[in-house]
Amino acid sequence: MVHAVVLGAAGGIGQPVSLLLKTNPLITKLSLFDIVNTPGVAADLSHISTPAKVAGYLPPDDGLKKALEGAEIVVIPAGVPRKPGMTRDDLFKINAGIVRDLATAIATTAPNAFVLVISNPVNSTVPIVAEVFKKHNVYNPKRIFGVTTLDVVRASTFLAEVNGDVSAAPNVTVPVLGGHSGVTILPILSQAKPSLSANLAQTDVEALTKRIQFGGDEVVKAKDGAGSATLSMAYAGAEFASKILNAVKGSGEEIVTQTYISLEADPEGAKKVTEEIGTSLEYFSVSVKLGPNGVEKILPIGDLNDFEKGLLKAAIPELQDNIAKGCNFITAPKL
Ligand SMILES: NC(=O)c1ccc[n+]([C@@H]2O[C@H](COP(=O)([O-])OP(=O)(O)OC[C@H]3O[C@@H](n4cnc5c(N)ncnc54)[C@H](O)[C@@H]3O)[C@@H](O)[C@H]2O)c1
Ligand SMILES: O=C(O)C[C@H](O)C(=O)O
Repeated sequence: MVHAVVLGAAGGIGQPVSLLLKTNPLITKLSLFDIVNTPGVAADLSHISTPAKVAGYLPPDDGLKKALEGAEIVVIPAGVPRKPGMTRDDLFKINAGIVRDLATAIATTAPNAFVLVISNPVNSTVPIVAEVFKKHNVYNPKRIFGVTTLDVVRASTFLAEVNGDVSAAPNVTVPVLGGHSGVTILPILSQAKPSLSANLAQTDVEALTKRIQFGGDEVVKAKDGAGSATLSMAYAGAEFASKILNAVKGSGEEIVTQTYISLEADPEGAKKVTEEIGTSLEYFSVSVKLGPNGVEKILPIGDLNDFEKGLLKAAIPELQDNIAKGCNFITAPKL
């Protein structure tokens, strides 16, 4: 019996991610909230013959609170997407306030829910959610996640393409660490499984790294003003939600993935990661072992080659700025 909620459920990501959650047999109740169109989306999905009972909510009559009552997992794709020429950080001015208000509603109505933040800029919106939860004294860093699964999905696909066998993509894994914007995205290709072919030239590794880091731009450009990745993001978001739900269920298998979290989620594991980064960062996308309470263990970064050490160094200043901007949005006194 799991109650899942999607906030921003009528949007480009919201609709397909709601569809995929509706097909997850572990979800028995699916509540959809948006500022528009959720009754229609909910009616449509409700005809699908899977267990989840679907309901749509709009802002009037306390719709947000009603959607969130009893929620165990909340997925947030609410907010504006990029247009060509914009950075994810350019979305901060609009999306920061949206995410703050939604986080406030979760903190007051469903404080124990797992919160999966998709809205950009993820490097800043996750700190916003965490600071709101701290303000309401309900903060649990093991249960707040920035969804960076799309970077992981892209890394598998693009590497399989480079290897000349796209059909192998489901069995190709590359840990992607750091953050979720351009140079903060750190694909660790030296840890790919199966390992990179020895025939792959360093220039090819660098081109592949760049393609993973800027995969979002590829879609923004192709959509030509009509938004950013929605369908691949919905797939990635549903995959991540399913990992959380399987970990909660305690399927017995070890569930390891990468996600952007507060390193406070596991102080012991964080010590090692901080040593490896060489600087103290409050938030970082790390490999985690998931368990019934969310983050069970933060895993070490592991060996990096010189090229990857350079990428890590280049990511730190932007990550620090993005994290500070998110935290300050909630904690800095307004004039
Ligand atoms: N984490 C990732 O990897 C990743 C990938 C793709 C997109 N994104 C981000 O996801 C966000 C959504 O993208 P999209 O393409 O679905 O955009 P969209 O414009 O198609 O949909 C956004 C939805 O949010 C709704 N919304 C706006 N304010 C709201 C509020 N206060 N409460 C509830 N709903 C509200 C809108 O009505 C709309 O339906 C963007 O910020 C985008 O950058 C993140
Ligand atoms: O690129 C974007 O703005 C959307 C998303 O973050 C992505 O990686 O596709």
